[in-house]
Amino acid sequence: MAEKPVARRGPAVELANLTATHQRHPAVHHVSARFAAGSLAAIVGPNGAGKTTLLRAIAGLHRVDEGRVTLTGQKPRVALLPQQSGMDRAFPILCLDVVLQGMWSRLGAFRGTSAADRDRAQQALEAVGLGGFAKRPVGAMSAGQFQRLLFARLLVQDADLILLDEPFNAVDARTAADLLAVLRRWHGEGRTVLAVLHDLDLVQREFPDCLLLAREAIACGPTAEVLSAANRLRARMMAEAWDEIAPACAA
Ligand SMILES: Nc1ncnc2c1ncn2[C@@H]1O[C@H](COP(=O)(O)OP(=O)(O)OP(=O)(O)O)[C@@H](O)[C@H]1O
Repeated sequence: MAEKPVARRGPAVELANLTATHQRHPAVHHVSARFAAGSLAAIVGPNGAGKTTLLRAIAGLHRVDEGRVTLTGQKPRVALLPQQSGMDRAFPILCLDVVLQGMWSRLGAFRGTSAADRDRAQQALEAVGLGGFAKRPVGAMSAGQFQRLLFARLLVQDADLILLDEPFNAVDARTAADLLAVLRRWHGEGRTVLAVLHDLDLVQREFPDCLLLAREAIACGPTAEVLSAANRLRARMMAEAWDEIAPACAA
């Protein structure tokens, strides 16, 4: 994969023989793959293929049982957009405060926010088409608006590696196009962007690189090669044949 000649670079992501389990059953099994610095890459595969588990392992949020994840560069900042279905939107918090949360890891949780921080958060809201939403409680947003809000929070996180779990789920075509433009912008800035996706047409159109997963890595590299008919068939057959309750390293 060619690395992009831009000033700012996200890290390369290297997965070496990575195994991650849930209750001792492998969800990701001996996966080795590499994403170049500044990649815009999709992670695809059937339901239950281990995509979310892998993304969380890369983010350092899921324990790695075997093998390792290596991010190149000096302490790259990492941000994860989780799946919407895993989120509680009943929490009483205003949109601007959700965006400001994205700055906590850099500013420290106990430092008050400055006018400049709030301006930046407001600019991020405007960048995702939510300029008038600063004082709205998150419980009063549609699913698509909420996804835009989470993108605004990612914008202020200013991460080098951005991990997105099904970022266009439950959003309409207009919102998906707007959020895709944000991804393209991150890619143009040289950040590394990895997104779990199910829409293979979108992946083939917009994502130069791809990892096809079926618990194990079927293929990783240029999208057109990875998503060949033969690889897709292999992924489907592996997913169907997988023993859900196999112990780690039995397969
Ligand atoms: N919290 C959990 N406890 C036990 N098993 C889990 C848990 N989360 C996921 N799994 C199992 O791990 C495997 C991989 O799940 P994962 O969510 O990573 O797959 P996925 O590829 O993201 O699936 P989908 O496309 O359906 O979102 C599945 O067999 C799933 O049942």
